[in-house]
Amino acid sequence: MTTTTTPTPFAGGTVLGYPRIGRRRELKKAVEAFWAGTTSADELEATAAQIRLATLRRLVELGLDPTDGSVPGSFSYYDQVLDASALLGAVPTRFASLVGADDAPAGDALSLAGYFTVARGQGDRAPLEMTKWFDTNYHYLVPEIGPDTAFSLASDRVVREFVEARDAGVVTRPVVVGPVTYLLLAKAADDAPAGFSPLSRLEDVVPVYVELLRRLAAEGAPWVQLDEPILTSDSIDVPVAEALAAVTTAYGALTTAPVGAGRPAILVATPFGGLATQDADALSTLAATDVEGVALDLVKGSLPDAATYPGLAGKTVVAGVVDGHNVWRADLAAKLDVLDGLAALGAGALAVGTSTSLQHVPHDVDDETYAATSAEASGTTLDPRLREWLAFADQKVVEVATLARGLAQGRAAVTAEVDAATAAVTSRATAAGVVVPAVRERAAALTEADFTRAAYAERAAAQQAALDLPPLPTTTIGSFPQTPEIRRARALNARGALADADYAQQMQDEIRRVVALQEEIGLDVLVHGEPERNDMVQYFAELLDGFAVTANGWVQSYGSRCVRPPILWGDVARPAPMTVEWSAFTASLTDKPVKGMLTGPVTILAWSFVRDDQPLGDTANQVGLALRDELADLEAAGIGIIQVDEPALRELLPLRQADHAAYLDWSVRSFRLATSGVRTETQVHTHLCYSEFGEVIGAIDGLDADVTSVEAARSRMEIVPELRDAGYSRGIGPGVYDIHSPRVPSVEEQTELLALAVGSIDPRVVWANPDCGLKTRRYEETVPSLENLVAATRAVRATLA
Ligand SMILES: Nc1nc2c(c(=O)[nH]1)N[C@@H](CNc1ccc(C(=O)N[C@@H](CCC(=O)N[C@@H](CCC(=O)N[C@@H](CCC(=O)O)C(=O)O)C(=O)O)C(=O)O)cc1)CN2
Ligand code: MET
Ligand SMILES: [Zn+2]
Repeated sequence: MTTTTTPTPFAGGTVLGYPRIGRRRELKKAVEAFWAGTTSADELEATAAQIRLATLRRLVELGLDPTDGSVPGSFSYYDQVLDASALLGAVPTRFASLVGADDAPAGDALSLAGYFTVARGQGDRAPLEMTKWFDTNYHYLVPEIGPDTAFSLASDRVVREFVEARDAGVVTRPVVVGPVTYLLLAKAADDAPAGFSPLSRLEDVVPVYVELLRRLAAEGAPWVQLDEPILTSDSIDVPVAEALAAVTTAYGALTTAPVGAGRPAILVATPFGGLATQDADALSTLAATDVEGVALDLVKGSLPDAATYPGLAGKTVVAGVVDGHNVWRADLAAKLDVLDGLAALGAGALAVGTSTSLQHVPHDVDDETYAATSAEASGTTLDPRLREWLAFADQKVVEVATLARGLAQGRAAVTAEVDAATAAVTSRATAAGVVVPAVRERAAALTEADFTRAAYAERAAAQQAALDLPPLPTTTIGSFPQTPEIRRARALNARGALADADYAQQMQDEIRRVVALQEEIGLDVLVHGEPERNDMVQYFAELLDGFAVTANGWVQSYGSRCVRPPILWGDVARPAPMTVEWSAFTASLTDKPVKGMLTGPVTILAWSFVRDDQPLGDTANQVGLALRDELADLEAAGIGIIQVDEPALRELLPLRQADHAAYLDWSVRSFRLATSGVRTETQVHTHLCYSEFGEVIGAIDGLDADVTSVEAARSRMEIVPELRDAGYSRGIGPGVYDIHSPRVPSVEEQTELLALAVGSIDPRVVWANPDCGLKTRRYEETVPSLENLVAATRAVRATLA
């Protein structure tokens, strides 16, 4: 046993990670400037170092101990899973020429430019696939591991950043994705034999971690944090027992060296859920290893009643009681109760922490502006009550430090803070707008008929008669490129430097261009291009009652891309139509059918910070009712096709299979509530992306949309036969153009994909469209890609005739 040498564990509290994009998105801007070629790698490194140092200073100022590894070292230029791939040298063979670059920093096999190329692709070299990180709106880059992937310590960035912080006076706790999670999130490399499991490479990966730990210890790191969130999920590629066996093997090897000279103490963090279920108990497995600490998510997860874990004697348990994934101020009294209850665990030491990294919340509520009274709140000038109700990353650090003081010195030491938190929680529970009787009454009066449309056959006939579309109709998913001009106009308008009428005029001009372009290209169903939307969720949140939106509450979504998740704090209602004028204007410009464009209730919830005082399903139905009214108004304005996007349907799928059925029930119902009020001849579309859909195929069918467009290009249409086999028989638009990469897919490529789709399901139900919206693309890529899509469609149509 090595536990006798455990260092003093985080007595002042700790957090599992901190936002790294910068308080004003400094990292995003620096990275994008580097990509654009306007700054050098050295300049980017210097900006990043400044951001890291500012973070260290801030965390210490907020109360974390600078001497004992309480401050996490959780920086990343792009993604922490990509960082692990760089660390392990696990770069796919198509990028082999980037390895060992002359311009790579000492200690790295990849240059910064090379690292970004793996993330973003180049020419015909596709980037790593991107997918959702557990149940968050953060996306990571999927490692590709094969039998021959050569692992070595290919980057010592983690060590360099530890030294940099140490030299600045802060002893950090480096944070690295753990080996079991890394391999279980990986996919088999393209050239791997069928049935190959990346987890089979565990024994080759672990020695690299051993070497990293040795290097960190040599620099004096007291702790390292290895993130193993996969232990909270049972939706994984191998039986849970196999994952747990891998934990035993990996952490057995990682704890062989003595703490101190051989390695830092190891904290295994398990965010996003509980570890104990009926059939498996990952906490028992972890407790049986020789790691020195375990960080538990006590917000999403709970512990089995009065369970004791003898293996935890001598270990530190970091009790993740402060929510790292939502923005409500903590009820400190209730959190202290949870901490009291943890005595039964039998841990050697108890420390206070966050449930997850704080990378999922914005920096600071004090970066927002507040109106003097609730009535004066508008736009991003927030209702002053929110200042009291909310806690962003910096407030959460203070909550952690306060709870740690209460734990160490007794509740009396933090009475004032606890009382203030209790007052805030009480004020929120009873505040005007949190419960709106009219909203409640409408939801209570719903009947099954409100969730049901006419039979599909009847709808399909009525829609074909009304729309008269050709076979394999072509369309796009909604957004066209968000140009710098559009964003500048919106920024000026928000600052009051561009009048509302001039802004609207500029957006209308953009819509005119987008319509003309689509007609020129020859698309069948047109869109307005969404120029007026800053974001597909924030736009609606700004127009609905019950939501607040921030000015600076940025959260990284992937790479340099950020979002400002709205805050859903009260009952939701729609004071006025939200999209009708834009869609009606668009329809007036063309004889082609125009598709109205809305975001669905599940996605609006998934990409907002939602109230935690009622079941999500109830909140979803309130949003569903608001959207139902919008669909009715669009229909009344002559819009015959309406798309209701649900890209986040898969994202909120619970990590534990036992919870799937209940989730799929309320999520599907809220969509149906939104879409079932329209006439038989109105065609309802939906769109899903960024996911493996396997586990939600039944739900896709359950949505009962007339047409579903799905991301499919990278997976080469594999979802089409899956849907067919699941009995899905309505319209399907599998993406034939991967919009995540700047590559222009050729006519041949898109023809081949479309032919694949047509070959595996009734051609009469197939649509041709890109994988997702075009907002992150530039016109230089968009125009030829869509031209090729139309040409490909014509070629495949000819084979059908
Ligand atoms: N919420 C959400 N989640 C999602 C998606 C999504 O579309 N929305 N898509 C998936 C992938 N995630 C994505 C997340 C963000 C972006 C994205 O493009 N984000 C933009 C910001 C979008 C935005 O809020 N735009 C605002 C603000 C733009 C801005 O930065 N303005 C400048 C000023 C510009 C100027 O003066 O020139 C500034 O504020 O500094 C607007 O258009 O109004 C970015 O990071 O660049 C894309 C995909 C999954 N999750
Ligand atoms: C992330 S799904 C995006 C759908 C949206 N209608 C768009 O085209 O941008
Ligand atoms: Zn999409």
